[in-house]
Amino acid sequence: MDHPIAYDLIRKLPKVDLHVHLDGSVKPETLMELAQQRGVSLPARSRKQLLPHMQVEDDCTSLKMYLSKFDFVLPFLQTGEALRRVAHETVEQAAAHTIGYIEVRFAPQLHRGAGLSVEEVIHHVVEGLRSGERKYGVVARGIAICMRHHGSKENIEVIEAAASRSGKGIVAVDLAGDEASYPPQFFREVFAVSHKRGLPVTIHAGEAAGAENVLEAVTRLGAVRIGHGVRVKENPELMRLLAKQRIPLEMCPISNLQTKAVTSWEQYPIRDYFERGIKVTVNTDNPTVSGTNLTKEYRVLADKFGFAATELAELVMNGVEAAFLEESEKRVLRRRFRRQFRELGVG
Ligand SMILES: O=c1[nH]cnc2c1ncn2[C@@H]1O[C@H](CO)[C@@H](O)[C@H]1O
Ligand SMILES: [Zn+2]
Repeated sequence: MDHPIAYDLIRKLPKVDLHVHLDGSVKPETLMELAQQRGVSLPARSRKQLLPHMQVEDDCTSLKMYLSKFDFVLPFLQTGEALRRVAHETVEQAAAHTIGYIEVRFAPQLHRGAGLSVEEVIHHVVEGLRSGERKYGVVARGIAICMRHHGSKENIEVIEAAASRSGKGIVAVDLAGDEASYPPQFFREVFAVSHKRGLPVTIHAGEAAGAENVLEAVTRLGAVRIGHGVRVKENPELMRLLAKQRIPLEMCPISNLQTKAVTSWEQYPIRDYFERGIKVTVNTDNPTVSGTNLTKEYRVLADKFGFAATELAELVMNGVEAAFLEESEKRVLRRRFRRQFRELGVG
């Protein structure tokens, strides 16, 4: 293995985060303020005491257990003001790790508890992303999520609303939630609508269930990217298909270990995928819930999988190519990143 790469170099390396959930990125300090504004008392008075409520512990045994953490923060993300703030702060946190481009995903139907419409939720999140973009110089876009436990009607409503904001802050739609209980074939009708409306699709698959879900997502739901895809390794033919069709995987190493998509780093297939030519990208999933940031994720790849600095830069560029951006916007990003790599002596 090369000599270890300095943490500081990884932090300074320009990066992209294509898979980060809005409600998994709430700062504990912000939650305390949002609770205070609403006159609700929280079970903790300090950041340190609050974190265990918002973050998974080492004892997390499944995706289902991981997802239960979202119940704690969602009641506080029901107003336009709160949504704008957490969207803005998600961009702020990205900037702290030299992320030049971010796609923030959120499920509009989970933010309607105080009467906001799907369109209003989308509007406020996009406004928050835009203000973060202006302040921190991070290009930021939104992805609207359909939830697996919601009905077709609610999910189609999300897709229609996202489609009418396409190119105006929203770039794609996703499917998230409890994968083991709701396989992708339940959602053919829903994603036919995004196909009809010309909206790109990424699907969480191969995280809490097998490779067949990834195959279904790609061949029947029209997914052009896959969230996680950890269990693609079960099917060599599928690995070849993804490499050949250049379908990027949005991998989130620390989250993937926590949700038990794999039980140890030895089983984590990222090196193997990379060697096979699959377009692997590296992302955070949920900075707060997973206690992570993108520097930490890339450091895992250097430390546990021997990725050299030039290989990390290649993973970053996979992310740029996989971005749901116009070709002209990608070109700008590509040039800027290459220049920054050179200035850092990488590549
Ligand atoms: O890794 C994941 N797999 C599946 N669903 C997830 C993951 N992380 C978050 N969410 C789900 O997406 C919702 C909207 O952001 C969250 O509330 C959570 O339920
Ligand atoms: Zn996710």
